[in-house]
Formats: sequence, C-alpha cells, structure tokens
Amino acid sequence: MTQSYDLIVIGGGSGGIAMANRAARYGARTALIAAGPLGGTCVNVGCVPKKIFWNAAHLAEQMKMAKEYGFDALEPHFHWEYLKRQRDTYIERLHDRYAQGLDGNGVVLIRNHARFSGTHQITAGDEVLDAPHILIATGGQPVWPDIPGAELGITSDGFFALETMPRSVAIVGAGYIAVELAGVLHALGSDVSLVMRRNHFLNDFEPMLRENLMDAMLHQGISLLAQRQVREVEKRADGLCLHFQDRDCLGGLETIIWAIGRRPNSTDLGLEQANITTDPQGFIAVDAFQNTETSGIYAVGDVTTGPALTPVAIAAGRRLADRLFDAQTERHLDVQLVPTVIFSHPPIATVGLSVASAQAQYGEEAVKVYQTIFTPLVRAFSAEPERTAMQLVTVGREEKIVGLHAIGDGVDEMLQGFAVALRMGATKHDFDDTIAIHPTSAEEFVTMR
Ligand SMILES: Cc1cc2nc3c(=O)[nH]c(=O)nc-3n(C[C@H](O)[C@H](O)[C@H](O)COP(=O)(O)OP(=O)(O)OC[C@H]3O[C@@H](n4cnc5c(N)ncnc54)[C@H](O)[C@@H]3O)c2cc1C
Ligand SMILES: NC(=O)c1ccc[n+]([C@@H]2O[C@H](COP(=O)([O-])OP(=O)(O)OC[C@H]3O[C@@H](n4cnc5c(N)ncnc54)[C@H](O)[C@@H]3O)[C@@H](O)[C@H]2O)c1
Repeated sequence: MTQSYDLIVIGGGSGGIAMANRAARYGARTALIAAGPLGGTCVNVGCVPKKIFWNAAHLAEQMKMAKEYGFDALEPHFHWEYLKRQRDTYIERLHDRYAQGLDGNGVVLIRNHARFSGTHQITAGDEVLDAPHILIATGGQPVWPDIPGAELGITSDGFFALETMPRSVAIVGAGYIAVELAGVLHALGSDVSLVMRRNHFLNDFEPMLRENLMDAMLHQGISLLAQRQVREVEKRADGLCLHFQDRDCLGGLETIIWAIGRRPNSTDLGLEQANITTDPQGFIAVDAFQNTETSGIYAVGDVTTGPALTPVAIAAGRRLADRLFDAQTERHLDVQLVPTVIFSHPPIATVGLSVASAQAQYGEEAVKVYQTIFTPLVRAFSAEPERTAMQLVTVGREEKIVGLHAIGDGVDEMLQGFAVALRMGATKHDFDDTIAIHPTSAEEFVTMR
C-alpha cells in the first residue's frame, strides 16, 4: 500500500535533515529516507571528523610554539588510534541526536535507498510512498581517477577510516580537501607530498591567499609537486609508487589520497521516472527557489551546482520549507557573499569577490584594494614566523566592501562577524569607524590604510 505524505525527503545529510525538521515543525507530514548514516557527508566523512583532526594538528603546532614561551620542550607522542576512537564515539552521539531530533519533530525516518518509481512516487525497499513535494538531497561522493592502480589509493572517505597514521603520503589534488588533509597530516607527523596538475592549488580563490599558503607549506616542509599529471600507481616492495605523465615518479609511499573533486549522487535515483535530467557531470539543475524542471520536486546541497558547503545545503533546505509550508512565498537562498574557511595550516577565511572578479564586475577604475601583511603577536618569538595577510576589496566612491580575504592564525574564527557586516553593505568608512580590539590580529581589518 502506498503511504502518502506532504513531503518526502531523500537523503539524511545536512540539507535533507534541515528541511525535514523545519517542514515537520510547520506541521507537514514528512518522511525522510536515508541510505547512509544520519548527518551525511559532513558529520561522517567531512566537516566534523576533519575539524577534529584539524584541532589535533593545531594543538601539535601550539605545543611546538610553547617552547618559545618558556615551557620545557614537549615531545608528545600522538596516538592516532585514540583520537579516531574518540572521534567515532562523538559521531555516534551525533547520530543519536539527529535521530532524536527527527523523532521529536514527528519526521518518519526510513533507513533505505530511495528511487523514483513515478513522478511523485518513491520506492524504498518494500515501501512505496508518494507526496506532492519531494526533496532530492542526496549529496555527493569522491571522484576516483581512471588510471591503472587507482584502487591502491584511498579518497577522503578512506582517510577517515585509517586506523593508523600513514608515515608517507602523497595527496593528489588542488582543492579544499587536498590542502586541508596535507596540513593535518604534516602537522601530525606524516611526510607529505601534494601533487598538483598545475602550478598552484586553490585556483578559484584570491591569489594572495594561495601564494601565502604555498609559502607557509613549503616552509613547514610539505613537498609541493606542480605540473604533475598522474599516470599509474604501482605497488613495489618499498611501498606505493606514483608515476607521472612524461615525468619522474614518487616512490616509497604508504598511502595515496585522491582529492580530485566530488561527483553528485544522482545516477541511481530513477530520475527519468520524474522527468528530471542532469548536466553531463550529473548535477541536478535548480532555479533560485530550488525548483527542478518537474513541478513539486526540488533539490538542495551537493547534488546541485551551488557552493558545496554544509551551511549552504542547510540554508537552502530551511528556506525551501519556509516557502512551501509557511507561506513565505519569496523565501529563497541568496548565494552571494557565502563565507568560507579552508582549514589549512594556517587557515584561510574568505567572503565575496576576489580582486580580479571585482574588476571584471565593476571595472578596474572602481576597485580599490587595501592589504596588510604582518607577524601576529603570538608568533613574536618565532625565528621564521608565519605571517598573517589580509585584504579588503572595495568598490565605488563609497568604498563598499565586496571582498574580504585573510590567511593566518585565528582568521577562521574571525570571519563570521565580518560576513554579517558585508551582508549589511559595510563600507571602508564603517570599518574605520569601528573601535579596534587590541591587541588582536582582527583589529587590522579596521585599521588598514
Ligand atoms: C572531507 C570533506 C570535508 C568537508 N569540510 C567541510 C567544512 O569544513 N565545511 C563545510 O561547510 N563543508 C564541508 N564539506 C562539504 C559538506 O560536507 C557538504 O557540502 C555537505 O555535507 C552537503 O550536504 P548534502 O545534504 O547536500 O549531502 P550529504 O551530506 O552528502 O548527504 C546526502 C545523504 O544522502 C544519502 N543518499 C544518497 N543517495 C540516496 C538515496 N538514493 N536514497 C537515500 N539516501 C541517499 C547519502 O547516504 C547521504 O547520507 C566537506 C566535505 C568533505 C568531503
Ligand atoms: N572547509 C570547507 O568548507 C570544505 C572542506 C572540504 C571540502 N569542502 C567542499 O567540498 C568540495 C569538494 O572538495 P574537493 O577538494 O574534493 O574538490 P575541489 O573541486 O575543491 O577540488 C578538486 C581539485 O582537484 C583538481 N583535480 C581534478 N582532477 C585532477 C587530477 N586528475 N589530478 C590532479 N588534480 C586534479 C582540480 O583541479 C581541483 O583543484 C569543495 O569544493 C568544497 O565546496 C569544503
């Protein structure tokens, strides 16, 4: 027998859970179908376990710095297995919390793989459901390279499953995940090589950010291998060997991590039953209101082409629930000024336009850039201190701030408040007129000349 709901949500990750809970609180009869563990990518193999390992790496750096502050040399031994156990236990608690939250809101949770069996009908195992509103929030998965021996490596999913710390690692890729994992593994004691196709990583970001991060990584001892196209992985007696096109090879590796992008989970959904097509990469097209090409079917999160970030998926899901079940007819997600942090070492915080994008959008004449680079006080005693760099991109006579970029200690926790200011239309004068907090690094944002 078909069970009827007001809303069916496919996918128990960031976007799906957010929409299901909000819709149910508005009184919508809601079913959420989740194939994987609750919380999806972010909670299980993304933001949360990554940040826990980043915290450990950050502590390792702080312990090194402690000597400069008069503490006896600390030579701590890091127990990867212990932290992994702690992390897994924490994540299990999050699973329970999500299940309780859904239950408390009256969302019916179905643990199975969902497929469309009609335009507004879903089959999950033996169950058949229908609803006038269906959300696709199925997220994505890591891309594997199509080369011989690729299966000898792992992806970020495999990284989070590692039981012991790899001694020597090559990370192939140049995006968020590649630089974040490189920083974490290096700080915890691995010998790390980052293998890039081009000369740089983080190619879509303001260049000053990646330039400063590349300097910092080289200084820390991470090996950056540019212009390397991977051709094959070979297993040898002394470890894995990564062969490059027309070039040398990198041997003696314990682990190779593929961090070459992610692809949407859209192939095994029966989308054709709902007359929904995807682009060649498998992404589902949506308009600004998350509508797909079929009325009453919506998509949010990593299965769409929007920024692949947890808060973006959550905001899109919640706004959609507001629109459909609380009569907020114009409510939708604005993807301008999405703040983001790259949890590299040191971290990067960025919101808004790069200098080049601002010039392209407003004309070169209209853009004025303020920047500063300095040694943060916390690094005052370091022989070769890691510097902090900050930049404000302004436009027009009123110098409206359209881009804010920073790399350095603590910028990850600085960005959120500045993102509010930019969203409210802050100008350089507003920043200058704000009393500084001294002595901090953040005060440089309101004292830049
Ligand atoms: C290593 C890593 C680190 C990251 N770090 C950050 C970070 O620091 N900050 C940040 O903002 N973002 C981060 N992200 C990105 C973030 O995790 C994603 O943007 C976010 O999880 C997307 O949410 P979603 O709801 O679209 O999909 P997901 O969270 O992936 O959830 C989709 C769920 O749908 C399920 N599913 C798929 N198909 C079906 C089906 N047919 N039937 C039923 N269920 C199905 C899946 O099992 C999954 O549980 C990171 C990602 C990775 C990989
Ligand atoms: N801190 C955060 O918020 C955070 C952290 C991790 C991931 N994420 C999200 O997850 C998304 C996916 O991250 P990602 O790092 O997997 O993807 P990405 O798209 O950011 O980067 C993939 C990189 O791999 C490179 N690449 C592709 N094919 C390659 C090949 N064959 N050889 C070498 N390099 C190759 C690409 O040029 C690109 O630079 C991100 O875009 C981001 O939105 C966010």
